[in-house]
Order: sequence, then C-alpha cells, then structure tokens
Amino acid sequence: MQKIIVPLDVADESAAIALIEQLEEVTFFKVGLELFTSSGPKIIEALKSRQKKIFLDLKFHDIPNTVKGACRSAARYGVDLLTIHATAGKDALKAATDGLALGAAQAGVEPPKLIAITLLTSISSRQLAFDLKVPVELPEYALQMALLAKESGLDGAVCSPQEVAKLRDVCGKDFLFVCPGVRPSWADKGDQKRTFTPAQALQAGADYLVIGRPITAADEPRLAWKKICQELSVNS
Ligand SMILES: O=C(O)c1cc(=O)[nH]c(=O)n1[C@@H]1O[C@H](COP(=O)(O)O)[C@@H](O)[C@H]1O
Repeated sequence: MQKIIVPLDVADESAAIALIEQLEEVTFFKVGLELFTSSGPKIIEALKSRQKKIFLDLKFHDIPNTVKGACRSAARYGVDLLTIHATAGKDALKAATDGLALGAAQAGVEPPKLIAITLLTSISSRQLAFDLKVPVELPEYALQMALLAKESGLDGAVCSPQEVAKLRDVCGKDFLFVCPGVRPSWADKGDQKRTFTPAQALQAGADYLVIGRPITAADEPRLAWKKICQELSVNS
C-alpha cells in the first residue's frame, strides 16, 4: 500500500534500521523530531540506500529569515516531503519556499514538496478554544490554515482525516493532503484526538496516511502492517 507513510518515531538509528528491515514492503518512511535530533542526517542516507521515499518532518516554526535558512539546508538532503507550521505566517511560508528552491538548486536536486501543519491532530476542539484561545470553530480554523498555505505557494497540508474532505473541496485536487491521526478500529488512539480509520481517511480524500504506533509499537510490526493493508483492500 503505497499511500501509507510509516513514521520512524524511535530513539536512535539502530532502532530505526531494525524497523525499516522488518517492514521491507513499506516504501515511504517519515523521519521526525525524535530520530533526527538523535541521529541527524545519517538516517536519510540509510533510507536512500534502500530506495525508500522520505518525509522529513521537522515542523519548522520560526521567523522568515530562520526558516529560509533551515529550508535551504534541508533541501540539500533530496527528500520528498518537508513540514512547516502554517502558523509561522505567510512571510515565513513564502521564505521557506524561497529557501527550498535555493538549497535544491545549489545541491542539484529536486526540492521537496513543502506541506503545512494546519492544526496538530492531538488538539481537540475544546483545547483549541479553551487552551489556545482560538475563537474560531476547529474545521474552519483548519481550512483557513490550509488556504494560507496554498496562497503562500506551498504544495499541500497536513490535516486530520476528519477535516480532509472539506479542505480538499476548497483547495482542489492538486493540493497534497497528508493525514496523521489514523487509527484502525483495533488500535489505541493514544494522544491522537481527531482520528479516522485508514479506510475512512482514504475515502475522505487523503493522498497519504501517516500510521505510526499501530504498526511500530505492535508486537509484530509486519503483521500489523499487513492487517491494515488487508483491511484497506477489503474496504476499497
Ligand atoms: O506532521 C506530522 O506528521 C503530524 C502532524 C499532526 O498533526 N499529527 C501527527 O501525529 N503528526 C505525526 O504523525 C505521526 C503519528 O504517529 P502515531 O500517532 O503513532 O500514528 C507522528 O510521527 C506525529 O509526529
């Protein structure tokens, strides 16, 4: 199933390699804050040497000049997807795309697709209103963040599968939607608040699903992966 991205949310490179080797059918992996902070770019080389696609999820959130520089550096890795928070604002989002173009040209690689986090899938409507004091309904807020990303020239957005149908409707078929917060009916939700099953998420219009702990924390990750793929083939 080429639409599932498996996050390597583990402590170090050797744990990541062990997972990659168990999950040999998986073609797309995510390197996030935990692994990149501990291992740095070595893990990217390890994935490339195995011909895997790479989602580098560093969730940049800073002033325009800083994200431009960070994106210039990240572009050199030649990864497929990169994240930034939409709430960094329009100037930072535009600066990020400039940085990517610059870094990719300098390194002679394709720039990654830049996608914006709309609202973390671990945030509930209640938390948005009462903790973050955002006086807008959650679906509308996620939509506005996706539109901000689109207007700023980004390639797509990260959103909950619960919102993707509406966002797809407004942003159009060419805007890329990556959805974490995906849980098979048999899996623990953990800290995820706005979830759909894999079949619901694809039906709602997600281009890619990010599914982590239901696979990576299972006693047998490869069996959990296969179970999800089987469920998807029955439901599609
Ligand atoms: O950018 C992300 O990938 C992301 C955005 C978001 O809103 N929610 C979210 O869970 N993620 C990431 O998606 C993965 C979800 O992992 P599981 O909850 O284990 O399936 C983690 O690596 C998160 O960092």
